[in-house]
Amino acid sequence: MDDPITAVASCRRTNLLEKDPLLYIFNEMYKSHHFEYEFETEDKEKEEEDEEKEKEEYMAAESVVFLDTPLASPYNNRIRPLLDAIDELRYFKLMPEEGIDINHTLPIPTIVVIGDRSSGKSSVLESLAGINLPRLCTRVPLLLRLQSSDYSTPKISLHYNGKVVSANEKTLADKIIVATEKIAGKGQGVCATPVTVNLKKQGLPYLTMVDLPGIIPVPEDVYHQVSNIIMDYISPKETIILNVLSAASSVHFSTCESIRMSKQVDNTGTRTLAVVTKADRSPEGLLDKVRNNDVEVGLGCICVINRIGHESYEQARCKEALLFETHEHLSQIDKSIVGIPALAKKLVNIQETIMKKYLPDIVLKIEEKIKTNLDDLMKVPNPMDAVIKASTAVGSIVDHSSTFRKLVDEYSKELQHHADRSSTFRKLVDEYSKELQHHGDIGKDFLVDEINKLKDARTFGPSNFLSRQVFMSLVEEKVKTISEVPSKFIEKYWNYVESVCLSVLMSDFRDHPQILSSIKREVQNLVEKTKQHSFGWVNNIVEMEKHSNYTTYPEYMETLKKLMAYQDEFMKILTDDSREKWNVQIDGLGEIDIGHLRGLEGYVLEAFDMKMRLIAYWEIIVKRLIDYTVNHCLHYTNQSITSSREGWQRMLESSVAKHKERLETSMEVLERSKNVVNDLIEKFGK
Ligand SMILES: Nc1nc2c(ncn2[C@@H]2O[C@H](COP(=O)(O)OP(=O)(O)OP(=O)(O)O)[C@@H](O)[C@H]2O)c(=O)[nH]1
Repeated sequence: MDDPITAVASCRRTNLLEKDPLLYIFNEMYKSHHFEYEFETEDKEKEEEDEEKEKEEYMAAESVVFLDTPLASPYNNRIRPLLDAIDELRYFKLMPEEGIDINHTLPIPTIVVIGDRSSGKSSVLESLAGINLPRLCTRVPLLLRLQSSDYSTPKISLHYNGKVVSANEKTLADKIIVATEKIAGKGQGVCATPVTVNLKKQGLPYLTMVDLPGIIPVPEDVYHQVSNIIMDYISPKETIILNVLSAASSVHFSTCESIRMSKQVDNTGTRTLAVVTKADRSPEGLLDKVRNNDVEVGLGCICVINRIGHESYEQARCKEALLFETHEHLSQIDKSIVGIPALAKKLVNIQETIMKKYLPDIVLKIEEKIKTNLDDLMKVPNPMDAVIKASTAVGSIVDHSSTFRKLVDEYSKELQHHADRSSTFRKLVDEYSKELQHHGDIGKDFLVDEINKLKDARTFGPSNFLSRQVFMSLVEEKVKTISEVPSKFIEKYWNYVESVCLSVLMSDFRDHPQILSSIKREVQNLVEKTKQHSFGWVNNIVEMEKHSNYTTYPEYMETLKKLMAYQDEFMKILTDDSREKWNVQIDGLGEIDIGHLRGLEGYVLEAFDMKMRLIAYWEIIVKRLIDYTVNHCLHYTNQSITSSREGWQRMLESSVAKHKERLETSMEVLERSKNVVNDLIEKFGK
């Protein structure tokens, strides 16, 4: 009869293996005298030959890894539906966007393998993942990231020191050795820099398994380095700790260093599982150790026999099954705690328990989100009401201003008494008016500019014509000094209108940030457009004032007459040699020092006349600028309210509609997600 491998192969053919594999193998082995464990044979030569042949077949095989890995089957039955559901939730675009982050809400555990040096850690991982790992001692953390993908051929890559190296099943072990040497050197030194191996293949479980350097008591620095690495990896709460203990070791399980370490981070042992390896090497006494729970870790312990030498994974599993079934000592151990498949099942159960613990929390979060969405929906204001409110608020600026306009007519003194000084608009206009008037002050050297200009002009031509020119140039100079003032008022005014609109609209849509941002944008665009138009307009007005000197305002002549009435008094004081101080008091201009004009009498009379005309005319300019600018602003405010009202309404309606649609879709998604999670709870909660 064939050896166990051939037996398995032949059962596969006949489908008997599926029915009762152990019994079948057992019978076949019994018949063929291959019963003794370790497959001892008298014909050593034949054994060596067979081994060599197996090795060749093994190396020639297309795919020596990723057979149906022990973890894959229980994983696919239990965890895969959970992950599929999570994918579905991701597809619904639930999570971060909805304020529920599935990656944080549902952690996917990592399996970390720790234990003494050569206890069989890499072998356990190898057995679980069905992947060749180097048989040399592990000196850097090895992170195996298993991932399911659509590709039937595995994709393997190594990542370390910022490098990515691709590999295949046959070269992987060698490439891990090269990577380890590059990181930790060629000696026996260890290093915390990890090598990550990404493995993608159809049907693989989504899992990260970490192989860590083994613990050795000496040298002390290596012991400390390894301890630190182990503590770093086993501390996170989502980690499942596989504490690997060799049955062949003389050390008592409970005094093992790795047990002490895992107890430090997982006192109750809720995430620690002991794996006793090399059961084949020390079968005697193992039952007692396991039964007495020498290990005392919360999740108990599983005894395994790993692949050794050039055995294939299938061979190793058959051998393991056979020994635990038939060996006089090993067969005494409870079947639920022996073998790699039992370990895989247990790990999947642990993972499932951890993941399931979070499911009710997800449902709760989803329900909360549905409730806030519903509240939001109820609270979305009517766009029409909002627009009316905003228009009315802006309109009230216009209403306030009509009183002001009357007051402007009665001029600034009256303004002080009648204006409603609390209104922001009134304050703006008041400031504007004051600034313009301030530029009308007579300044320090009374009449000096006028005299200089007249002197210059005399040199060139007939006096009549030139005095008009001088007046025009004085007007232009004066207007230049205020050319920025109207633009500043315009800027402030439209900013004020913008803030009024926004504050009204914002208060209505405060709880709806998505709508708020589009409202803000729309209002800002509209105001900016109007503002630019206003700037153009007001600059034209300033230009016009610079180059014209015409007015029909009767106030001009009245003011001029009043001022000219001081001319005689002014001359009398100026020509009075007996004085020590030469000051003249003029109504509206205050007390003016004119001592500096003595000796310039030839130009003074004409300069006085020019100055008084300029002062009278400046009042008209100020009045006109205020009237123009304020009227312009009011007119444009009215116009923009009327013309933009419909636009605003449309904009708001579409924003509100979009917002409502978003909320409704999100609720639908949330309801569906909740059902998915509830289904899972119902299915797996049992
Ligand atoms: N007979 C037998 N040998 C085993 C078993 N498990 C592991 N071995 C052997 O023990 C030796 C060490 O195994 P590894 O898996 O490399 O041990 P490790 O704990 O990863 O070693 P370090 O990384 O050096 O700490 C290898 O020769 C394995 O073939 C087992 O269950 N039975």
